[in-house]
Amino acid sequence: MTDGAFASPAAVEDPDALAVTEQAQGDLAESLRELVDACVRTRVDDGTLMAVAQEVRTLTQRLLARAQSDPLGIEATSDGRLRDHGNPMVGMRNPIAPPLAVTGDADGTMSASLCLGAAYEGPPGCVHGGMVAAVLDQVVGSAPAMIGRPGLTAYLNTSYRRPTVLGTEHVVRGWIEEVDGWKVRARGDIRDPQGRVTAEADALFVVPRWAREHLGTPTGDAAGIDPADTATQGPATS
Ligand SMILES: CCCCC/C=C\C/C=C\C/C=C\C/C=C\CCCC(=O)SCCNC(=O)CCNC(=O)[C@H](O)C(C)(C)COP(=O)(O)OP(=O)(O)OC[C@H]1O[C@@H](n2cnc3c(N)ncnc32)[C@H](O)[C@@H]1OP(=O)(O)O
Repeated sequence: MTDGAFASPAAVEDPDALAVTEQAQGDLAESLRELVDACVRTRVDDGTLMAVAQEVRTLTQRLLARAQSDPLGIEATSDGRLRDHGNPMVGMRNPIAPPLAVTGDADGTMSASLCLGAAYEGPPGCVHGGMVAAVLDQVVGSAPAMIGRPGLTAYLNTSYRRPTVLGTEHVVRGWIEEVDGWKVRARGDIRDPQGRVTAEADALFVVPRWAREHLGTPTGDAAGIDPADTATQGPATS
């Protein structure tokens, strides 16, 4: 199993020290996820709300004492892989990311479990449709990345079949339908605990021209998957 992250071209200077930092960064983000959830659901009195807001602003200033002005982009992590820690779906450092833990099977099918809380509500009790599409974008888009073609989404056609219910464990999957050079058509779905599809997507990912020379010949990456083996196979049945 792999998450399909690319190997870093440069060695990480001190992986052990970086692992400690990553642990602290991840823990901070996790504590903020809890704060966001509490912020949405709390029913404490006005005075407490005002006091907490003041405390949170003080904490924000502590973090901004040393902060970069640019977004994070892609960084090498302690395991020697490139990851986007600011990503709002999978970013370990991003409190608005669930975060999704996407893994790939030997056949190139990507999957993640999904259970979202009150901060992601759209229709009462259900996940917001924009969030559903974003989750599919990420999981389906990781299938092309897995075969060495980390493309940008050219289109993502999402069909909502049933409400995706908050607080319920769903399975998200993505797989490749067709590879055409630097263009990859991929599909995916979200299923509820009964195995019913709540949403599905058909998408095209294109490695932009400016990125092609950096990526070299498009060949399989982490899992050594040959695109010819994954195209039009569909997902593994489980
Ligand atoms: C880029 C990566 C760099 C390295 C990254 C390294 C590590 C990353 C690691 C892991 C990544 C892991 C997972 C990814 C997971 C999730 C994905 C989330 C992705 C996003 O959240 S992403 C944000 C939203 N996304 C955009 O922001 C795209 C804006 N857009 C553009 O940037 C350009 O528009 C682009 C790049 C799409 C193409 O531009 P371009 O200049 O490179 O190439 P061009 O226009 O010539 O198109 C080439 C061929 O694609 C066909 N084509 C293009 N668009 C089409 C369409 N809509 N329908 C049908 N066919 C289409 C053409 O018809 C032509 O086909 P043909 O070659 O056959 O003539």
